[in-house]
Amino acid sequence: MTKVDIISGFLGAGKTTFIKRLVTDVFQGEKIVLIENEFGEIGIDGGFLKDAGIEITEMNSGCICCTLVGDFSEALKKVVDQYHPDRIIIEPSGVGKLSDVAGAVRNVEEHCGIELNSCITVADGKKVKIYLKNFGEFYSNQIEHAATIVLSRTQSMTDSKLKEAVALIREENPDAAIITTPWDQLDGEVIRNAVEQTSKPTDLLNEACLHHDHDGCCHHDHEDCGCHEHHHDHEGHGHEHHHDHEDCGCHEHHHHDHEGHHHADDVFTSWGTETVEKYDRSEIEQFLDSLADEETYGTILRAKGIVEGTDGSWMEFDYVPGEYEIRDTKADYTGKICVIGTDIHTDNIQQTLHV
Ligand SMILES: Nc1nc2c(ncn2[C@@H]2O[C@H](COP(=O)(O)OP(=O)(O)OP(=O)(O)O)[C@@H](O)[C@H]2O)c(=O)[nH]1
Repeated sequence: MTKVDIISGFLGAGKTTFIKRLVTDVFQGEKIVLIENEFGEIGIDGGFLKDAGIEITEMNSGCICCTLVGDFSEALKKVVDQYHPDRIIIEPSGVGKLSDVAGAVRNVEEHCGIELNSCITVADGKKVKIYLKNFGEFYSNQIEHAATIVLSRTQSMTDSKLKEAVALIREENPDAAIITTPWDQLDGEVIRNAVEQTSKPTDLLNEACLHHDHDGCCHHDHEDCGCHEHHHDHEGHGHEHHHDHEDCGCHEHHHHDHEGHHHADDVFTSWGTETVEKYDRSEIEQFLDSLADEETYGTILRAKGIVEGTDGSWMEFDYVPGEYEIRDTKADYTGKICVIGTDIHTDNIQQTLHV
């Protein structure tokens, strides 16, 4: 039986970083396939994992929620038949709903010879508050439906900020195991226990990851959406927001512009390009420094890329609001840049980058 682990998390949360850790220190020796569903067309994350012998299947189908069910069961089945892996790690798009992904996996478990093993959400500890406030519709879903929540960047948070972030998460999800210790202080076994929930009683994982009828792969209806259990789970928890069918994300499948409910494609824009343009490191620094300028670029939530330097070396960069890093890397087959945000001014980005 192939185990399936879902590693969700908002844009730039640290999903890929955490997956690298899992592959290196927790699931070492296993045959692993990673299925990525990037929001936006350009896959940039592959290098390290490919080098580690991980098979990567990309599903660059844009928004996860509508295209997911059919494509996804196909992709899973193909992966199982082709590779017979011990484990499939699914990294949904940062704006995907975890309940949709978990539901889709549950629906094809028997059919595909797989078993949903864990539902994990990686969250940037520093941004829990702001993202809950600004993108709650997408963000809460990932928090609510996780059995394990892995906080990133806790090493650079004060105790009071960390407590605040944990309290906010607890309001959304009273049961999940929350990893607050910086990952580099944890050995693989501790991470495995938290991820696999072996220290937790009862079938928490099943509750969090949702049960579904196993009567088919591809149809998506209310029974499939995952809201059912959730509806019951949260009764009596005193949640302010009522969770009903209109909240679960399945509605969009039927009525795209239902009031108050947004399709990820309507809220977030992804711009990407392949380019042979060469850059000075300082130019990339300036660009990343300037991305916080909302007037010029809109609200940029994530940028990443791999580009050639003017000196022939290659650079990889990552931006999330408030921080960025530029790393030396090996040459890729061409340069690639991707920027994601809300109301983004792609013309200004293109002008700055000469593409
Ligand atoms: N300081 C610090 N940086 C982190 C941590 N986790 C991730 N990062 C950095 O955050 C950036 C984004 O990390 P990724 O692992 O690519 O995040 P992701 O969730 O896969 O991002 P998407 O590509 O948007 O899906 C990278 O520059 C990471 O090095 C952390 O715990 N501490």
